[in-house]
Amino acid sequence: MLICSSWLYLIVKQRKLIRLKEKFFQQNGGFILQQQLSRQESSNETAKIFTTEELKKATNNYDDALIIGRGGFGTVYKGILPDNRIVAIKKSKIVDESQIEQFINEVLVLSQINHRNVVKLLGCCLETPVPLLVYEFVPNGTLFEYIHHENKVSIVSWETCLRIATEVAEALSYLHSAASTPIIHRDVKPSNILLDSSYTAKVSDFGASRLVPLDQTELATMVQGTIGYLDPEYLHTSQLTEKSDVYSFGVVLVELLTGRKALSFDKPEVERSLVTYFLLSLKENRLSEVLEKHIANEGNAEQLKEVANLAKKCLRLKGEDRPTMKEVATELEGLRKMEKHSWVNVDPNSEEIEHLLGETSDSSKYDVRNKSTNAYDSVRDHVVLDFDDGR
Ligand SMILES: Nc1ncnc2c1ncn2[C@@H]1O[C@H](COP(=O)(O)OP(=O)(O)OP(=O)(O)O)[C@@H](O)[C@H]1O
Repeated sequence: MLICSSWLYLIVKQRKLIRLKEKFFQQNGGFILQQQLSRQESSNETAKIFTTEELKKATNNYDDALIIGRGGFGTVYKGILPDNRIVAIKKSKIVDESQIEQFINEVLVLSQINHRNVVKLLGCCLETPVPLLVYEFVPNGTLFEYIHHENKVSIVSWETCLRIATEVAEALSYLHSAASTPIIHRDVKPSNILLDSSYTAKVSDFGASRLVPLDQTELATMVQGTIGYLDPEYLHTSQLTEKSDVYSFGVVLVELLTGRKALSFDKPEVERSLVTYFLLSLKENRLSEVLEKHIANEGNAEQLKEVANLAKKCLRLKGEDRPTMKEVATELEGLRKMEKHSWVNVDPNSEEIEHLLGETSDSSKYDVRNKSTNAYDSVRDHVVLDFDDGR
């Protein structure tokens, strides 16, 4: 009897889920997918509805050997389509309503985005209880793996880190203001930033993201995100604005600068929360002590100081005091240009130095005499921090 009733429960639940999925797609997804398909007819875009058979074949019946990632909600497989395109296929591990909503949300959000720094959704399969999502395959892992890789010194330079940060900022700025309906990502963190073969950033994982109606600046939602990256203001008020993404991006910047994780439970109490530790270090003019060593060695001291200052602005407690992602992207772009003039790498006798000195009224900022074999020491000795109290 007990077995019968639990079977009955499962069948009823399964039916309910299928109805929910149908309802969602009738209301939203069907329209969007129709739009995608008509777009496909008029251009070469590849949005498509896949059959279960096609995806089974592509993944060799979901062969464990083809698993490329596991997230909170499912498993991601590498697959090969009949036209030899390599794709990533996201499959949910358990089925419940919130997951279906998350998957469908991801389809709805991603199908409205076309940006070089946002992962492309190629299509989905609607025959299964939880839709399977098919993305472009991004081959170089996640930013998290690079920041926290033992041998990363030889893999990603500070220049690349700064480019990646700028690309992510541009993608978020696009989502907040340029996409037809503003989108808040809600889970910005290094493990959701994929890197392609040339280490170009692709923001991914839109399961938690929210479309914001154009006439609204904030949304009341159930708080969602990742601890360590979560905007404290959003946590207290449940009011979601695009400034929550700015806060999370600030944490990513600090992670890039310091090479430390957002939360480190193996560290002494004072260092456990990266944000708290970083802000305290800035307050005490100890930036050089928290900078990741190879970044301090490679980077231009003035530029590192500016990036740290920008991160601090992103981490301000009040969302309204934080810069917009557009402002962040513009500032990072400017700072990248500055890096080309790094005093660490230039010949002290070159014309470039004179040009640099001419660019600033305070020539001590570019103190070429202090060019050291160990630039880390130079950074430690010569960076005088001037951080605002805007937190
Ligand atoms: N398009 C892709 N190309 C290559 N690898 C990918 C792709 N999408 C996801 N992955 C891999 O799969 C992992 C899990 O993906 P994702 O974060 O989207 O899943 P999730 O279940 O939504 O995770 P989360 O727990 O962060 O919500 C990623 O960290 C990455 O390693």
